[in-house]
Amino acid sequence: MAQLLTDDQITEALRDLPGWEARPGALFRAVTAPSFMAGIDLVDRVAQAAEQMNHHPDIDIRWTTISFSLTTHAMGGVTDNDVKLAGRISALAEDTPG
Ligand SMILES: C[C@H](O)[C@H](O)[C@H]1CNC2=NC(N)=NC(=O)C2=N1
Repeated sequence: MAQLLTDDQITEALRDLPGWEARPGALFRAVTAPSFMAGIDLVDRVAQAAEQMNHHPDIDIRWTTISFSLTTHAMGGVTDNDVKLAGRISALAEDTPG
């Protein structure tokens, strides 16, 4: 089981995760999609990646704003699994169709 990251480790990880921010016990990013359906497509692709990783985001969908909150529920905070998932989400967000 991945161990909880310290605040310094989280700060360091965020250097490579533009758009992401530390929230209490979580990593957070809001993505603006070009359309509602493009946002839903992003959610679908993130869901597939989460299943592959067996690590799942909390997702909030508000029209074209898709917000992702990442925490390791089993550990009650941020672990390396959240950092890895954040990187996958950022890569998928870059591919969001126009
Ligand atoms: C049994 C299953 O492997 C666990 O419940 C996984 C599923 N996805 C998960 N996702 C997240 N974000 N945190 C977890 O602790 C977690 N645990």
